[in-house]
Amino acid sequence: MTAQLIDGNALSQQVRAEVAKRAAALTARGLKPGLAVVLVGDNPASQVYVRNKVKACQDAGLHSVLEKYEASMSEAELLARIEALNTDPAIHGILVQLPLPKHIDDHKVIEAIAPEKDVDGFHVASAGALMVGEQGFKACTPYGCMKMLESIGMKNLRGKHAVVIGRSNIVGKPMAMMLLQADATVTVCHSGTADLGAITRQADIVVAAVGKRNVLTADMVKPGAVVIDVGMNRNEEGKLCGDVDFDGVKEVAGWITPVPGGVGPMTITMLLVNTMESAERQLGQLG
Ligand SMILES: Nc1nc(=O)c2c([nH]1)NC[C@@H]1CN(c3ccc(C(=O)N[C@@H](CCC(=O)O)C(=O)O)cc3)C=[N+]21
Repeated sequence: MTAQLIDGNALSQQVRAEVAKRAAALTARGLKPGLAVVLVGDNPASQVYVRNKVKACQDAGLHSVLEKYEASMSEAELLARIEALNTDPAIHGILVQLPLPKHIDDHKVIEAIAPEKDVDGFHVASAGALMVGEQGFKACTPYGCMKMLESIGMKNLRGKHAVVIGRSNIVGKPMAMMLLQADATVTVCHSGTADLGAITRQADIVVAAVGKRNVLTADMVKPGAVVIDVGMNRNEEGKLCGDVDFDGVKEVAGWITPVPGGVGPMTITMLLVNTMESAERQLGQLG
């Protein structure tokens, strides 16, 4: 193995310790940061994720509320709950766990969240703010990837070529924007890209965010490149694995993130950071 590991669990611990300090300072000033997590239906994977998020909040000294509803909940009922959370002074962040049951329109629900509480960074106002460099909330997964780059001394990416594989609204597109904001030269590849390997071989940084195993193999990586794996897939044995052929790529790359223990824990960490930030902004407004 030539690549060094970017350890998402270790970095998360560091960042969460900072969040805990800031949360304690805010709490001492009478404002405990609060996150509401809304879960509709009984998707077993969602149950686990949501529990992890609530636990991470508690560990960092944030207030958290878990609202669980039956899969049969109507869209109107859900919208009414969001409206109530929008005006609840104890809540600074609202996360509606996706996917939602089919009879509920995801987009409509996300747009109902007050942008100043959109700690997932999914609202069009958050996406727009990122695009034009205004204050908003950054989507947690790409934000966590940026933190991982920063942790290995790659904060300013001037002169670097970053290649993002995937163009989803929640990872690929905001990832490209954040890399651009850090001064990287950015290429976005996707299912319509002709010769993916020819492009990724030019990259100093590759972010794989497709949701398919072995999208990136050793022959597609420039020696010494940084490889960030956003994928969350299961192999034949049901084991969690990413989009990157880890065993092959680790022999070529300079740095690599594992799955599990990479981007996943950082996603939750940045949710805490955003919730903190939201509470701090509110205090700033109160003076
Ligand atoms: N509104 C919304 N916001 C989300 O951020 C959101 C969502 N909906 N729906 C589902 C996905 C998925 N997601 C994960 C976060 C952390 C891990 C994570 O920490 N994974 C661990 C391992 C978990 C395991 O072992 O299963 C790891 O990679 O080490 C995984 C998945 C957030 N999501």
